[in-house]
Amino acid sequence: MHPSHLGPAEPLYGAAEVEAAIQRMAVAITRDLEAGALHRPVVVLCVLSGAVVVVGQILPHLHFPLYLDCVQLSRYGAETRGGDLVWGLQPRADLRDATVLLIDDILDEGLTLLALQEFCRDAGAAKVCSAVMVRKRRPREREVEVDYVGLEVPDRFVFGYGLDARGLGRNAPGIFALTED
Ligand SMILES: O=P(O)(O)OC[C@H]1O[C@H](OP(=O)(O)OP(=O)(O)O)[C@H](O)[C@@H]1O
Ligand code: HPA
Repeated sequence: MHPSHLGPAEPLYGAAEVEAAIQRMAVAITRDLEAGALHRPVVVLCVLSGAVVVVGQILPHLHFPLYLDCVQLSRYGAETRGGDLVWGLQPRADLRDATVLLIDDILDEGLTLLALQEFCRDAGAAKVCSAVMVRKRRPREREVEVDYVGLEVPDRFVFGYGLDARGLGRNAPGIFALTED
């Protein structure tokens, strides 16, 4: 399906490629976290709203005890340029001494993930791991540590698989780049 209501867009990855990348991340995450999770379940934090699709897909492939919680932090809204970070939901889970796995749809400038990693450490997490479905190939002012990356995308505004362009396109069954933003 070409999401023509969003204007001209170029397909970057089809559904099968995205799902295979999510599956590969699940295997690596399970390998790294399953032993520790037998002592204490991992807290998986879904970064709303964009990560709902990747989290929904990855969860059945994570083979260890976990709690699922959500956090909401946004800085794009209806724009294709990031602004100030705006907090929505804070997680309800107790992060003290926990292993936390942050899952987001995209690493772009990296400010969202940096803020969330700091939030988890301030809340007393023992270990903070981060997974993103896609990482944008671009320079960043601050280095961001990310443990698991599904796919790389060019430095263009992308949508699909949870990623939105001005609020639309989260349901597109693949990853597309806007031709003009
Ligand atoms: O690396 P950054 O430049 O900080 O951008 C990445 C963040 O931007 C998007 O969220 P957005 O603010 O659009 O909220 P949404 O998830 O509700 O779409 C995306 O879901 C990431 O959380
Ligand atoms: O390219 C993007 N697409 C959708 N959401 C985003 N949030 C940061 N960058 C992007």
